[in-house]
Amino acid sequence: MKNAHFENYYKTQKVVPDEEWDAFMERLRAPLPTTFRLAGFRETATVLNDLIKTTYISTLSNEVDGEVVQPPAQIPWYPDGLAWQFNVSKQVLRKNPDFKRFHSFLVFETEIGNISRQEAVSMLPPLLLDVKPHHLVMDMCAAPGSKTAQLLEALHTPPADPSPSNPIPPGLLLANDSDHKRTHLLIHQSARLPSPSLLVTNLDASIFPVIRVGAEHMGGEAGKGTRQLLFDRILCDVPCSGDGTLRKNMGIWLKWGVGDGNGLHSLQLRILQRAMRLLKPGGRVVYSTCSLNPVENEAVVAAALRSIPHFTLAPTSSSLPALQRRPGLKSWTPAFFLGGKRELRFFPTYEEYVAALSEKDDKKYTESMWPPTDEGEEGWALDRCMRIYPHLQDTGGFFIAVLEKRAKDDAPEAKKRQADAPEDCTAEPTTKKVKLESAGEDVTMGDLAEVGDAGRSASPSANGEAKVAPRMEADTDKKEKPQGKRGKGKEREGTGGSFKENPYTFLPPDDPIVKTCIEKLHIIPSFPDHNLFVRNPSGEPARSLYLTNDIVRSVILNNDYNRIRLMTAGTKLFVKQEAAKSASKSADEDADGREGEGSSARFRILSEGLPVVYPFIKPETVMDADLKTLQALLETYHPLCESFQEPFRTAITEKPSGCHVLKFPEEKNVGGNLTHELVLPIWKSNVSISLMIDKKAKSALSLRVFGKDITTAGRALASNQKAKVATDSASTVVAEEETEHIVVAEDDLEQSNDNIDNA
Ligand SMILES: C[S@@+](CC[C@H](N)C(=O)[O-])C[C@H]1O[C@@H](n2cnc3c(N)ncnc32)[C@H](O)[C@@H]1O
Repeated sequence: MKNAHFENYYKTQKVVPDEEWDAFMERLRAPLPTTFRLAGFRETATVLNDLIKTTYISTLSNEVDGEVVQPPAQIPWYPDGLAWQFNVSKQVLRKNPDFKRFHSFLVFETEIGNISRQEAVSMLPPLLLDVKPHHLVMDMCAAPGSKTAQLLEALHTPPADPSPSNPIPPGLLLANDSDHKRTHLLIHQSARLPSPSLLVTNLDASIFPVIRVGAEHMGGEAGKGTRQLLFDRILCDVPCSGDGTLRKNMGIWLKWGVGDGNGLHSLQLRILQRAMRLLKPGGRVVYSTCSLNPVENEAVVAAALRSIPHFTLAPTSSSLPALQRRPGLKSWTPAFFLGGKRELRFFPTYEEYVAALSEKDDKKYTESMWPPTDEGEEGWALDRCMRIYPHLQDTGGFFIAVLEKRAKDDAPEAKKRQADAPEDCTAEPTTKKVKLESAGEDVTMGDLAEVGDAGRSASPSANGEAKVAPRMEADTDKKEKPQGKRGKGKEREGTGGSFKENPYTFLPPDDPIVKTCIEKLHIIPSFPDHNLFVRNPSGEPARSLYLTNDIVRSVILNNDYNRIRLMTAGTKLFVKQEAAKSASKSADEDADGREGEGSSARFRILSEGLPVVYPFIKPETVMDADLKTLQALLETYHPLCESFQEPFRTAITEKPSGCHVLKFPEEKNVGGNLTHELVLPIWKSNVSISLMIDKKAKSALSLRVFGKDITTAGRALASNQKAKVATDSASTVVAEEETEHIVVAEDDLEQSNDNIDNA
């Protein structure tokens, strides 16, 4: 864990005071503690957090086999104590039954998305973005999506806690990443919180195209054409050299070179500049990296502020008071290897760098990498940025800047600059690189132009709403070629992989399938059925129905989904339940195939979508159930209706076959403890019912409520293990392996979470 260039470079930059250098380096060499946060809808997060405190932490001791162990602790700066840190060795997890139990709880809940293992510092940018349910939000470099998940949670959390989560917030979150494969990770990750407000695109953020929405979504009048979608909040968690993650990604010690950060500066700046142009007046951009390098951090922020008017750096010193941080650097010295020499050369000024270039050297670096030479505007002071160092609070290294765009009539000092630079926020970026110097800035902001359809090829109707009946398809007749490199077989610049997604087709509310769903699933009239869509070229509700909110619908209807490389939108809500036999298979791992009944195809509520649709289900049709019923549903795949106790037995027997929703109140009984109200979907066939949640969710629920895995799969696993122990004379070795299984499961998780944490 040594790298002479790294030490030389950062010592010269004076990232930390000399007297802290040794502590800084020492901590960089220490392993990173495990950190996680409670994810998903606020209600579930709070319940699980209480469970961690009352059921688990209270049982964990401070000493295991003579080893002092620090029990998990809440991260002091994370709101509502919903994030935790712990530093326990694998030996302790193996040896101590209480830690083992806590560990398997974490593993199960992580698998089903209620817990997100995420680096502590990576949780910061979404907090500083301060997202509200009505905000139009963009996550420019979003994959694999740990911050996207936090932004979604914020979008669904009403400002006045403890009001219930908003299942269909009016705002929007557009999560984008240029890496095609990684957008799939992003989709998987964000599906854990079903959101009708989500869009995922696969575009190069530095040339992110103009997206249009109905004028009413941008402060105009409904029916008055479309306007450019501008955002209230934008997260730029840009690609970076990642040397702040040294504690986790030890390979960086070997590979670190100054070229990594230098080479990324220009892309980082172009991404931030594009974000600034896509922001509404009064809006906020958070720029973040997991790098310690000022060339990737302060230099990018300074150059962006100089190139685009109306922005200031928001002071961050008073936010999250329990967070230990340092101010941004005001001076630094870029360094390079010139002429292939292995000696790192520092250049205090751009001019000195240019003078040192030989004829053979490319002048590939821009002046924007050096600290600004003038004072700049008030409000550009780089010490308003935030630097996090490992030795301050036992975390990774991180950098954050919060840029705010002045509200329209709040920018007297920027008036002259504004006059100098006529603005057109509707301008499409070109695929050419945007010039980095302020004089070269070509796109600025201004009034939101109201644009009728005449000049817009991507608007299906005069009022911004599709007029297609009976099925409304988003603008497929007016496909534009994707921007960037054009031509047959060529992929879009900056995006990997081809784009072969299915179209988005809205269903009219009088569609027979929609009408049947609404009726059979007992949904009230205020449900926004006009926002249901399917994803196939014919527009048939063949398998799944998805739900958006109004603004996401407007994006889909007013833009060619191919041009904006729209990978997914909204959330899947209803799925077709084919014949009972295959249906039960899809819901669980049914092997007995007992049911040939109820064969007609119908739709059911997807369990993941239930939080969204539940507020729209007629309350009188929701069935009351108790812990005994839950126990039976977890223990058996298809318990017979007659096997239940009264009054549930009669109630379920009288119900027609199909999808029903059960409500379980708080209860302590039959060896279980349900600490919060729970709603779950079931499918009733003629004589039996099945719980329509997947195997992992069943096991996690079982562990949470009954303290052990009572599901069929869980019992099978336990009995296999028992048999193994019985036949193995070296039973201690087996026990070790069993624990290994959990540890291995966590290693897998760590692997996928490492992908998820950062790049
Ligand atoms: C630091 S990671 C983002 C991590 C993510 N925000 C999270 O919290 O999970 C940077 C991401 O930027 C993406 N990326 C790289 N160049 C890009 C570009 N030009 N436009 C958009 N995304 C880009 C990478 O694919 C990578 O997923």
